[in-house]
Amino acid sequence: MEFVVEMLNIRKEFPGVVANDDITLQLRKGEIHALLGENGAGKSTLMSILFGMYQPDRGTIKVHGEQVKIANPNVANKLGIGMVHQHFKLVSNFTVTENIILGNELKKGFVLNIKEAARRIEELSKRYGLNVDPHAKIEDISVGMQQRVEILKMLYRDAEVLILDEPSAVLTPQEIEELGKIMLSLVAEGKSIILITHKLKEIKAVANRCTVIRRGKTIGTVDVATTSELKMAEMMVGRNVTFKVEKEESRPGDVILKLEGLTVNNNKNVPGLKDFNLEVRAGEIVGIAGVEGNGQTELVEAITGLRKAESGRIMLDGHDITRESIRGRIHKGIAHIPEDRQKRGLVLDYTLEENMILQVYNRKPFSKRGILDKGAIRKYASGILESFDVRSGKGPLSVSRSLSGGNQQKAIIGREIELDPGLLIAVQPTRGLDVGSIEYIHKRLIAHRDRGKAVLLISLELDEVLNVSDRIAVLNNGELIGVVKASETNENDIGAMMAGVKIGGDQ
Ligand SMILES: Nc1ncnc2c1ncn2[C@@H]1O[C@H](COP(=O)(O)OP(=O)(O)OP(=O)(O)O)[C@@H](O)[C@H]1O
Repeated sequence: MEFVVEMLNIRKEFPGVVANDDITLQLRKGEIHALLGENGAGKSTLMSILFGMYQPDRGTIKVHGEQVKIANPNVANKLGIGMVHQHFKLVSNFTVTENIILGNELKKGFVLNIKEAARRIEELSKRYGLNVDPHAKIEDISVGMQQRVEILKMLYRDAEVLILDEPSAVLTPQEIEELGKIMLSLVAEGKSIILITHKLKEIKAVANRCTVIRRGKTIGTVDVATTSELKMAEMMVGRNVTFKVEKEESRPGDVILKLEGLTVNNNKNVPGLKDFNLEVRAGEIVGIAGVEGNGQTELVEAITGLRKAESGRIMLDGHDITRESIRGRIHKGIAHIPEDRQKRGLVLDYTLEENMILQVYNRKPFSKRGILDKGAIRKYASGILESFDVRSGKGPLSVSRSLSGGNQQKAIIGREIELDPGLLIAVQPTRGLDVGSIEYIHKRLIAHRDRGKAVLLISLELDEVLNVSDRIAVLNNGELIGVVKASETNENDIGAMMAGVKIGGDQ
Protein backbone atom coordinates (compact mmCIF):
# COMPACT_ATOMS: atom_id res chain seq x y z
CA MET A 1 0.00 0.00 0.00
CA GLU A 2 1.35 3.41 -1.00
CA PHE A 3 1.33 6.04 1.72
CA VAL A 4 1.74 9.66 0.68
CA VAL A 5 2.30 10.84 4.22
CA GLU A 6 3.21 8.94 7.37
CA MET A 7 3.35 10.48 10.80
CA LEU A 8 4.91 7.90 13.08
CA ASN A 9 4.99 7.99 16.91
CA ILE A 10 4.64 11.75 17.09
CA ARG A 11 5.01 13.45 20.46
CA LYS A 12 4.48 17.12 21.24
CA GLU A 13 4.38 18.68 24.65
CA PHE A 14 3.25 22.17 25.66
CA PRO A 15 3.76 23.54 29.16
CA GLY A 16 1.61 21.36 31.37
CA VAL A 17 0.07 19.25 28.60
CA VAL A 18 1.13 16.45 26.28
CA ALA A 19 -0.89 17.38 23.19
CA ASN A 20 0.37 14.45 21.08
CA ASP A 21 1.58 11.31 22.79
CA ASP A 22 2.90 8.68 20.38
CA ILE A 23 0.40 9.36 17.57
CA THR A 24 0.59 7.50 14.27
CA LEU A 25 -1.36 8.45 11.16
CA GLN A 26 -0.76 7.03 7.70
CA LEU A 27 -2.41 8.63 4.69
CA ARG A 28 -2.98 6.55 1.57
CA LYS A 29 -2.86 8.09 -1.86
CA GLY A 30 -6.30 9.11 -3.11
CA GLU A 31 -8.13 8.66 0.19
CA ILE A 32 -10.13 10.94 2.43
CA HIS A 33 -8.83 10.22 5.90
CA ALA A 34 -10.86 11.61 8.77
CA LEU A 35 -9.15 12.63 12.00
CA LEU A 36 -11.57 12.38 14.89
CA GLY A 37 -11.08 13.26 18.53
CA GLU A 38 -12.60 15.18 21.42
CA ASN A 39 -12.01 18.87 21.90
CA GLY A 40 -8.41 19.26 22.89
CA ALA A 41 -7.49 15.69 21.85
CA GLY A 42 -4.58 17.03 19.81
CA LYS A 43 -5.84 17.10 16.21
CA SER A 44 -4.87 20.66 15.33
CA THR A 45 -1.48 20.20 16.99
CA LEU A 46 -0.80 17.10 14.89
CA MET A 47 -1.77 18.88 11.69
CA SER A 48 0.25 21.96 12.63
CA ILE A 49 3.24 19.66 12.91
CA LEU A 50 2.57 18.23 9.46
CA PHE A 51 2.26 21.75 8.08
CA GLY A 52 5.55 22.82 9.67
CA MET A 53 4.14 25.23 12.22
CA TYR A 54 5.38 23.19 15.18
CA GLN A 55 8.31 20.81 15.50
CA PRO A 56 7.56 17.44 17.10
CA ASP A 57 9.53 16.56 20.23
CA ARG A 58 9.78 12.99 18.97
CA GLY A 59 8.65 10.86 16.04
CA THR A 60 9.16 10.62 12.31
CA ILE A 61 7.42 12.11 9.29
CA LYS A 62 7.71 10.50 5.88
CA VAL A 63 6.50 11.83 2.55
CA HIS A 64 6.34 9.21 -0.22
CA GLY A 65 8.35 6.88 2.01
CA GLU A 66 11.19 9.34 2.60
CA GLN A 67 11.91 10.83 5.98
CA VAL A 68 11.54 14.64 5.98
CA LYS A 69 11.97 17.56 8.35
CA ILE A 70 9.21 20.11 7.89
CA ALA A 71 10.83 23.21 9.35
CA ASN A 72 8.11 25.68 8.32
CA PRO A 73 5.02 25.99 6.12
CA ASN A 74 7.14 26.85 3.07
CA VAL A 75 8.83 23.47 3.35
CA ALA A 76 5.39 21.87 3.71
CA ASN A 77 4.25 23.63 0.52
CA LYS A 78 7.32 22.43 -1.33
CA LEU A 79 6.57 18.88 -0.23
CA GLY A 80 3.06 19.25 -1.68
CA ILE A 81 1.26 19.67 1.65
CA GLY A 82 -1.39 22.41 1.97
CA MET A 83 -3.71 23.36 4.81
CA VAL A 84 -7.00 25.22 5.15
CA HIS A 85 -7.21 26.60 8.69
CA GLN A 86 -10.36 27.02 10.76
CA HIS A 87 -9.90 30.77 10.52
CA PHE A 88 -9.18 31.77 6.96
CA LYS A 89 -6.13 33.77 6.05
CA LEU A 90 -7.49 36.04 3.33
CA VAL A 91 -7.17 39.78 2.73
CA SER A 92 -10.74 40.99 2.49
CA ASN A 93 -10.28 43.94 0.15
CA PHE A 94 -8.15 41.95 -2.31
CA THR A 95 -9.61 39.91 -5.16
CA VAL A 96 -9.60 36.12 -5.26
CA THR A 97 -6.67 36.13 -7.69
CA GLU A 98 -4.65 38.61 -5.63
CA ASN A 99 -5.16 36.47 -2.54
CA ILE A 100 -4.11 33.31 -4.29
CA ILE A 101 -0.88 34.68 -5.71
CA LEU A 102 -0.05 36.51 -2.50
CA GLY A 103 3.19 35.08 -1.11
CA ASN A 104 4.18 33.57 -4.45
CA GLU A 105 5.65 36.89 -5.61
CA LEU A 106 8.49 36.44 -3.16
CA LYS A 107 9.76 33.51 -5.16
CA LYS A 108 12.82 33.93 -7.36
CA GLY A 109 12.08 34.71 -10.99
CA PHE A 110 8.44 35.56 -10.29
CA VAL A 111 6.89 37.82 -12.91
CA LEU A 112 3.56 39.35 -11.96
CA ASN A 113 0.97 38.42 -14.54
CA ILE A 114 -2.46 38.78 -12.99
CA LYS A 115 -4.26 37.85 -16.20
CA GLU A 116 -2.38 34.60 -16.53
CA ALA A 117 -2.92 33.82 -12.83
CA ALA A 118 -6.65 34.50 -13.14
CA ARG A 119 -6.82 32.22 -16.17
CA ARG A 120 -5.14 29.39 -14.28
CA ILE A 121 -7.39 29.90 -11.27
CA GLU A 122 -10.44 29.74 -13.50
CA GLU A 123 -9.18 26.52 -15.05
CA LEU A 124 -8.53 24.91 -11.65
CA SER A 125 -11.89 26.12 -10.38
CA LYS A 126 -13.66 24.46 -13.34
CA ARG A 127 -11.68 21.24 -13.08
CA TYR A 128 -12.61 20.67 -9.44
CA GLY A 129 -16.12 22.11 -9.59
CA LEU A 130 -15.32 25.02 -7.28
CA ASN A 131 -17.21 27.69 -9.18
CA VAL A 132 -15.09 30.61 -7.94
CA ASP A 133 -14.92 33.94 -9.77
CA PRO A 134 -11.21 34.93 -9.85
CA HIS A 135 -12.09 38.64 -10.04
CA ALA A 136 -14.49 38.80 -7.09
CA LYS A 137 -13.41 40.65 -3.95
CA ILE A 138 -13.18 38.49 -0.82
CA GLU A 139 -15.44 40.85 1.18
CA ASP A 140 -18.21 40.34 -1.37
CA ILE A 141 -18.29 36.56 -1.35
CA SER A 142 -19.85 34.11 1.11
CA VAL A 143 -17.90 32.24 3.77
CA GLY A 144 -18.38 29.04 1.75
CA MET A 145 -16.80 30.70 -1.30
CA GLN A 146 -13.94 32.05 0.81
CA GLN A 147 -13.21 28.52 1.89
CA ARG A 148 -13.05 27.45 -1.74
CA VAL A 149 -10.55 30.24 -2.34
CA GLU A 150 -8.42 28.69 0.40
CA ILE A 151 -8.72 25.31 -1.33
CA LEU A 152 -7.78 26.94 -4.65
CA LYS A 153 -4.75 28.50 -3.00
CA MET A 154 -3.50 25.01 -2.19
CA LEU A 155 -4.26 23.69 -5.66
CA TYR A 156 -2.52 26.68 -7.25
CA ARG A 157 0.60 25.69 -5.32
CA ASP A 158 0.23 22.12 -6.62
CA ALA A 159 -0.56 20.58 -3.25
CA GLU A 160 -0.95 16.81 -3.30
CA VAL A 161 -2.01 16.44 0.29
CA LEU A 162 -4.76 18.72 1.54
CA ILE A 163 -5.42 19.21 5.24
CA LEU A 164 -8.87 20.59 6.02
CA ASP A 165 -9.34 21.68 9.65
CA GLU A 166 -13.03 21.52 10.53
CA PRO A 167 -14.07 22.90 7.15
CA SER A 168 -17.78 22.39 7.66
CA ALA A 169 -17.97 24.24 10.99
CA VAL A 170 -18.57 27.52 9.17
CA LEU A 171 -20.80 26.19 6.39
CA THR A 172 -24.53 25.91 5.86
CA PRO A 173 -25.96 22.40 5.32
CA GLN A 174 -26.14 22.99 1.57
CA GLU A 175 -22.57 24.23 1.42
CA ILE A 176 -21.49 21.15 3.39
CA GLU A 177 -23.02 18.94 0.75
CA GLU A 178 -21.20 20.87 -1.98
CA LEU A 179 -17.93 20.65 -0.08
CA GLY A 180 -18.40 16.87 0.08
CA LYS A 181 -18.65 16.76 -3.71
CA ILE A 182 -15.57 18.95 -4.06
CA MET A 183 -13.58 16.64 -1.78
CA LEU A 184 -14.65 13.62 -3.81
CA SER A 185 -13.61 15.31 -7.05
CA LEU A 186 -10.24 16.18 -5.50
CA VAL A 187 -9.48 12.57 -4.58
CA ALA A 188 -10.78 11.39 -7.95
CA GLU A 189 -7.97 13.52 -9.45
CA GLY A 190 -5.40 11.83 -7.24
CA LYS A 191 -5.22 14.24 -4.29
CA SER A 192 -5.24 12.89 -0.73
CA ILE A 193 -7.16 14.59 2.06
CA ILE A 194 -6.93 14.68 5.84
CA LEU A 195 -10.25 15.91 7.16
CA ILE A 196 -10.66 17.10 10.74
CA THR A 197 -14.30 17.07 11.72
CA HIS A 198 -16.61 16.39 14.64
CA LYS A 199 -19.49 15.48 12.39
CA LEU A 200 -19.84 11.73 12.20
CA LYS A 201 -22.44 11.95 9.45
CA GLU A 202 -19.94 13.79 7.32
CA ILE A 203 -17.26 11.17 7.96
CA LYS A 204 -19.75 8.49 6.93
CA ALA A 205 -20.63 10.43 3.78
CA VAL A 206 -17.14 11.10 2.40
CA ALA A 207 -14.28 9.46 4.29
CA ASN A 208 -12.59 6.15 3.50
CA ARG A 209 -10.78 5.68 6.80
CA CYS A 210 -10.82 7.38 10.16
CA THR A 211 -8.10 7.71 12.78
CA VAL A 212 -9.42 8.31 16.27
CA ILE A 213 -7.34 10.02 18.96
CA ARG A 214 -8.17 10.57 22.61
CA ARG A 215 -6.24 12.77 25.02
CA GLY A 216 -3.24 12.84 22.73
CA LYS A 217 -3.08 9.10 22.05
CA THR A 218 -4.04 7.08 18.96
CA ILE A 219 -7.00 4.83 19.70
CA GLY A 220 -7.09 3.24 16.25
CA THR A 221 -7.73 3.59 12.53
CA VAL A 222 -10.95 2.10 11.13
CA ASP A 223 -12.57 1.58 7.75
CA VAL A 224 -15.48 3.98 7.68
CA ALA A 225 -17.79 1.80 5.56
CA THR A 226 -17.82 -0.98 8.14
CA THR A 227 -17.83 1.13 11.33
CA SER A 228 -21.00 2.71 12.74
CA GLU A 229 -21.24 6.33 13.84
CA LEU A 230 -21.91 5.17 17.37
CA LYS A 231 -18.80 3.00 17.41
CA MET A 232 -16.62 5.89 16.23
CA ALA A 233 -18.17 8.20 18.83
CA GLU A 234 -17.47 5.68 21.56
CA MET A 235 -13.87 5.16 20.46
CA MET A 236 -13.42 8.90 20.65
CA VAL A 237 -15.04 9.59 24.01
CA GLY A 238 -14.16 6.30 25.70
CA ARG A 239 -17.68 5.65 26.98
CA ASN A 240 -21.21 5.08 25.70
CA VAL A 241 -22.83 8.13 24.13
CA THR A 242 -26.41 8.85 23.16
CA PHE A 243 -27.42 11.10 20.33
CA LYS A 244 -30.90 11.55 21.78
CA VAL A 245 -31.74 14.54 23.93
CA GLU A 246 -33.78 13.54 26.99
CA LYS A 247 -36.17 16.16 28.26
CA GLU A 248 -39.56 16.50 29.85
CA GLU A 249 -42.41 18.58 28.46
CA SER A 250 -41.77 22.26 29.18
CA ARG A 251 -43.86 24.20 31.67
CA PRO A 252 -43.75 27.75 30.37
CA GLY A 253 -44.36 30.55 32.85
CA ASP A 254 -44.33 34.34 32.46
CA VAL A 255 -43.23 36.04 29.29
CA ILE A 256 -39.56 37.00 29.72
CA LEU A 257 -38.74 38.33 26.28
CA LYS A 258 -41.28 39.99 24.05
CA LEU A 259 -40.42 41.37 20.63
CA GLU A 260 -43.01 43.63 19.06
CA GLY A 261 -42.83 44.65 15.41
CA LEU A 262 -39.05 44.66 15.51
CA THR A 263 -37.30 45.94 12.42
CA VAL A 264 -33.50 45.94 12.33
CA ASN A 265 -31.20 46.99 9.52
CA ASN A 266 -28.39 44.80 8.24
CA ASN A 267 -24.86 45.89 7.35
CA LYS A 268 -26.06 47.25 4.02
CA ASN A 269 -28.47 49.51 5.89
CA VAL A 270 -31.65 47.84 4.65
CA PRO A 271 -33.99 45.85 6.90
CA GLY A 272 -32.49 42.43 7.66
CA LEU A 273 -35.23 41.68 10.19
CA LYS A 274 -38.72 42.91 9.39
CA ASP A 275 -41.65 43.54 11.70
CA PHE A 276 -40.70 40.58 13.87
CA ASN A 277 -42.88 39.39 16.75
CA LEU A 278 -41.94 36.68 19.24
CA GLU A 279 -42.39 35.72 22.88
CA VAL A 280 -40.06 33.59 24.94
CA ARG A 281 -41.40 32.47 28.31
CA ALA A 282 -39.73 31.39 31.50
CA GLY A 283 -39.13 27.64 31.45
CA GLU A 284 -39.01 27.22 27.70
CA ILE A 285 -36.48 26.99 24.92
CA VAL A 286 -37.44 28.73 21.70
CA GLY A 287 -35.30 27.77 18.72
CA ILE A 288 -34.78 29.92 15.68
CA ALA A 289 -34.47 27.96 12.45
CA GLY A 290 -33.38 29.51 9.19
CA VAL A 291 -30.75 29.43 6.51
CA GLU A 292 -27.77 31.56 7.55
CA GLY A 293 -28.16 35.25 6.77
CA ASN A 294 -31.96 35.37 7.02
CA GLY A 295 -32.10 37.80 9.91
CA GLN A 296 -30.58 35.79 12.76
CA THR A 297 -27.63 38.14 13.30
CA GLU A 298 -29.85 41.23 13.27
CA LEU A 299 -32.24 39.56 15.74
CA VAL A 300 -29.53 38.61 18.23
CA GLU A 301 -27.65 41.89 17.95
CA ALA A 302 -30.83 43.91 18.50
CA ILE A 303 -31.73 41.96 21.66
CA THR A 304 -28.22 42.17 23.09
CA GLY A 305 -27.86 45.84 22.19
CA LEU A 306 -25.04 45.45 19.68
CA ARG A 307 -27.26 46.87 16.91
CA LYS A 308 -30.02 49.43 17.10
CA ALA A 309 -33.64 48.68 16.29
CA GLU A 310 -35.12 50.85 13.53
CA SER A 311 -38.62 50.36 14.88
CA GLY A 312 -40.56 48.14 17.25
CA ARG A 313 -39.98 47.27 20.90
CA ILE A 314 -37.91 44.83 22.91
CA MET A 315 -39.48 44.01 26.28
CA LEU A 316 -37.67 42.11 29.03
CA ASP A 317 -39.68 41.10 32.10
CA GLY A 318 -42.30 43.66 31.10
CA HIS A 319 -39.79 46.56 30.81
CA ASP A 320 -38.93 48.29 27.57
CA ILE A 321 -35.19 47.78 26.96
CA THR A 322 -35.13 48.90 23.32
CA ARG A 323 -32.81 51.84 24.14
CA GLU A 324 -30.95 50.22 27.04
CA SER A 325 -27.12 49.99 26.91
CA ILE A 326 -25.38 46.65 26.39
CA ARG A 327 -24.13 46.59 29.98
CA GLY A 328 -27.58 47.56 31.23
CA ARG A 329 -29.07 44.60 29.45
CA ILE A 330 -26.49 42.25 30.96
CA HIS A 331 -27.38 43.58 34.42
CA LYS A 332 -31.05 43.03 33.70
CA GLY A 333 -30.37 39.36 33.09
CA ILE A 334 -29.50 38.79 29.43
CA ALA A 335 -26.56 36.47 28.74
CA HIS A 336 -25.21 35.78 25.29
CA ILE A 337 -23.17 32.93 23.89
CA PRO A 338 -21.93 34.67 20.74
CA GLU A 339 -21.52 33.22 17.30
CA ASP A 340 -17.91 34.26 16.88
CA ARG A 341 -16.04 33.04 19.96
CA GLN A 342 -12.75 34.66 19.02
CA LYS A 343 -14.15 38.09 18.20
CA ARG A 344 -16.82 38.51 20.84
CA GLY A 345 -16.54 35.57 23.20
CA LEU A 346 -13.09 35.77 24.77
CA VAL A 347 -10.26 38.21 25.17
CA LEU A 348 -7.70 35.80 23.76
CA ASP A 349 -4.68 37.32 25.47
CA TYR A 350 -6.33 37.22 28.90
CA THR A 351 -6.09 34.17 31.11
CA LEU A 352 -9.09 31.92 31.48
CA GLU A 353 -9.85 33.22 34.96
CA GLU A 354 -9.80 36.81 33.74
CA ASN A 355 -12.21 35.83 30.99
CA MET A 356 -14.53 34.10 33.42
CA ILE A 357 -15.22 37.33 35.34
CA LEU A 358 -15.56 39.80 32.44
CA GLN A 359 -19.13 40.74 33.36
CA VAL A 360 -18.84 40.45 37.14
CA TYR A 361 -15.33 41.59 38.14
CA ASN A 362 -16.61 44.76 39.79
CA ARG A 363 -19.06 42.93 41.99
CA LYS A 364 -18.71 41.23 45.33
CA PRO A 365 -16.99 38.89 46.14
CA PHE A 366 -14.58 39.51 43.23
CA SER A 367 -13.88 43.11 44.05
CA LYS A 368 -14.05 44.90 47.36
CA ARG A 369 -13.54 48.67 47.51
CA GLY A 370 -11.98 48.54 44.06
CA ILE A 371 -9.49 45.78 44.89
CA LEU A 372 -9.73 42.42 43.16
CA ASP A 373 -9.89 39.35 45.37
CA LYS A 374 -7.70 36.88 43.50
CA GLY A 375 -8.71 33.95 45.69
CA ALA A 376 -12.42 34.46 45.06
CA ILE A 377 -11.82 34.87 41.34
CA ARG A 378 -9.72 31.71 41.11
CA LYS A 379 -12.34 29.71 43.01
CA TYR A 380 -15.17 30.95 40.80
CA ALA A 381 -13.26 30.36 37.56
CA SER A 382 -12.03 26.91 38.61
CA GLY A 383 -15.61 25.90 39.41
CA ILE A 384 -16.80 26.81 35.92
CA LEU A 385 -13.85 25.16 34.18
CA GLU A 386 -14.33 21.96 36.12
CA SER A 387 -18.06 21.82 35.68
CA PHE A 388 -17.83 22.35 31.93
CA ASP A 389 -14.81 20.09 31.51
CA VAL A 390 -12.66 22.83 29.97
CA ARG A 391 -9.31 21.18 29.30
CA SER A 392 -6.18 23.30 29.23
CA GLY A 393 -2.55 23.18 30.28
CA LYS A 394 -2.60 25.52 33.26
CA GLY A 395 -6.26 25.58 34.28
CA PRO A 396 -7.52 29.06 35.25
CA LEU A 397 -4.08 30.52 34.52
CA SER A 398 -3.94 29.33 30.89
CA VAL A 399 -3.90 32.09 28.31
CA SER A 400 -7.19 31.69 26.45
CA ARG A 401 -5.46 31.72 23.05
CA SER A 402 -3.66 28.46 23.89
CA LEU A 403 -6.89 26.49 24.32
CA SER A 404 -8.27 24.29 21.56
CA GLY A 405 -11.25 25.84 19.77
CA GLY A 406 -13.77 23.53 21.38
CA ASN A 407 -12.46 24.21 24.86
CA GLN A 408 -12.66 27.96 24.28
CA GLN A 409 -16.31 27.44 23.37
CA LYS A 410 -17.01 25.38 26.49
CA ALA A 411 -15.45 28.11 28.64
CA ILE A 412 -17.73 30.77 27.14
CA ILE A 413 -20.83 28.63 27.60
CA GLY A 414 -19.86 27.92 31.20
CA ARG A 415 -19.30 31.60 31.95
CA GLU A 416 -22.68 32.63 30.53
CA ILE A 417 -24.70 29.85 32.18
CA GLU A 418 -22.97 30.50 35.51
CA LEU A 419 -24.43 34.02 35.48
CA ASP A 420 -27.79 32.28 35.81
CA PRO A 421 -29.45 34.71 33.40
CA GLY A 422 -33.20 35.13 33.10
CA LEU A 423 -32.72 35.04 29.33
CA LEU A 424 -29.93 33.03 27.77
CA ILE A 425 -29.29 33.66 24.09
CA ALA A 426 -27.28 30.78 22.68
CA VAL A 427 -25.99 31.26 19.15
CA GLN A 428 -24.54 28.12 17.57
CA PRO A 429 -23.58 26.94 21.06
CA THR A 430 -22.19 23.58 19.99
CA ARG A 431 -20.32 24.63 16.85
CA GLY A 432 -16.97 22.89 16.83
CA LEU A 433 -17.76 20.69 19.83
CA ASP A 434 -17.32 16.92 19.97
CA VAL A 435 -20.33 14.65 20.49
CA GLY A 436 -19.67 14.16 24.20
CA SER A 437 -19.52 17.90 24.81
CA ILE A 438 -22.61 18.50 22.66
CA GLU A 439 -24.53 16.02 24.78
CA TYR A 440 -23.41 17.86 27.92
CA ILE A 441 -24.17 21.37 26.64
CA HIS A 442 -27.66 20.30 25.55
CA LYS A 443 -28.26 18.95 29.03
CA ARG A 444 -27.14 22.23 30.57
CA LEU A 445 -29.41 24.29 28.31
CA ILE A 446 -32.34 22.10 29.30
CA ALA A 447 -31.39 22.29 32.99
CA HIS A 448 -31.37 26.08 32.66
CA ARG A 449 -34.88 25.92 31.23
CA ASP A 450 -35.96 23.57 34.00
CA ARG A 451 -34.83 26.14 36.55
CA GLY A 452 -37.51 28.39 35.11
CA LYS A 453 -35.32 30.48 32.81
CA ALA A 454 -35.90 31.46 29.19
CA VAL A 455 -33.58 30.25 26.43
CA LEU A 456 -33.40 31.52 22.87
CA LEU A 457 -31.43 29.08 20.73
CA ILE A 458 -30.17 30.12 17.32
CA SER A 459 -28.60 27.31 15.36
CA LEU A 460 -27.99 26.30 11.77
CA GLU A 461 -28.07 22.65 12.86
CA LEU A 462 -31.62 21.58 12.23
CA ASP A 463 -31.21 18.46 14.38
CA GLU A 464 -30.17 20.62 17.29
CA VAL A 465 -33.09 23.04 16.88
CA LEU A 466 -35.54 20.15 16.64
CA ASN A 467 -34.15 18.17 19.57
CA VAL A 468 -33.47 20.91 22.08
CA SER A 469 -36.24 23.48 21.50
CA ASP A 470 -39.78 23.41 22.83
CA ARG A 471 -41.07 25.79 20.18
CA ILE A 472 -39.43 26.72 16.89
CA ALA A 473 -39.70 30.06 15.11
CA VAL A 474 -38.71 29.96 11.46
CA LEU A 475 -37.08 32.88 9.71
CA ASN A 476 -36.98 33.47 6.00
CA ASN A 477 -35.66 36.61 4.39
CA GLY A 478 -35.90 38.52 7.65
CA GLU A 479 -39.54 37.60 8.25
CA LEU A 480 -41.16 35.27 10.72
CA ILE A 481 -42.71 32.48 8.66
CA GLY A 482 -44.34 30.76 11.62
CA VAL A 483 -43.91 29.33 15.10
CA VAL A 484 -44.46 25.61 15.66
CA LYS A 485 -44.18 23.18 18.57
CA ALA A 486 -41.06 21.05 18.23
CA SER A 487 -42.98 17.92 19.20
CA GLU A 488 -45.49 18.49 16.41
CA THR A 489 -43.14 19.13 13.52
CA ASN A 490 -40.33 17.47 11.61
CA GLU A 491 -37.29 18.22 9.51
CA ASN A 492 -39.25 18.38 6.25
CA ASP A 493 -41.81 20.88 7.47
CA ILE A 494 -39.17 23.09 9.04
CA GLY A 495 -37.10 22.83 5.86
CA ALA A 496 -40.09 23.96 3.79
CA MET A 497 -40.74 26.87 6.15
CA MET A 498 -37.09 27.87 5.97
CA ALA A 499 -37.60 28.13 2.22
CA GLY A 500 -40.52 30.50 2.85
CA VAL A 501 -43.53 28.12 2.75
CA LYS A 502 -46.05 28.92 5.48
CA ILE A 503 -47.13 25.82 7.44
CA GLY A 504 -48.98 25.73 10.75
CA GLY A 505 -50.19 28.66 12.78
CA ASP A 506 -48.64 30.92 15.35
CA GLN A 507 -48.32 29.17 18.69
N1 LIG B 1 0.36 26.81 21.56
C1 LIG B 1 -0.09 26.11 22.61
N2 LIG B 1 0.36 26.36 23.86
C2 LIG B 1 -0.07 25.66 24.92
N3 LIG B 1 -0.97 24.64 24.84
C3 LIG B 1 -1.45 24.35 23.63
C4 LIG B 1 -1.05 25.06 22.46
N4 LIG B 1 -1.71 24.54 21.39
C5 LIG B 1 -2.49 23.55 21.88
N5 LIG B 1 -2.34 23.43 23.22
C6 LIG B 1 -3.00 22.43 24.09
O1 LIG B 1 -2.83 21.16 23.50
C7 LIG B 1 -4.00 20.37 23.61
C8 LIG B 1 -4.45 19.91 22.23
O2 LIG B 1 -4.99 21.02 21.51
P1 LIG B 1 -5.46 20.93 19.98
O3 LIG B 1 -5.79 22.32 19.54
O4 LIG B 1 -4.46 20.18 19.20
O5 LIG B 1 -6.80 20.06 20.12
P2 LIG B 1 -7.91 19.70 19.04
O6 LIG B 1 -8.05 18.22 19.07
O7 LIG B 1 -7.59 20.31 17.74
O8 LIG B 1 -9.22 20.34 19.69
P3 LIG B 1 -10.57 21.03 19.06
O9 LIG B 1 -11.43 19.95 18.53
O10 LIG B 1 -11.22 21.65 20.27
O11 LIG B 1 -10.12 22.05 18.05
C9 LIG B 1 -5.02 21.23 24.34
O12 LIG B 1 -4.99 20.87 25.70
C10 LIG B 1 -4.50 22.64 24.17
O13 LIG B 1 -4.87 23.45 25.27
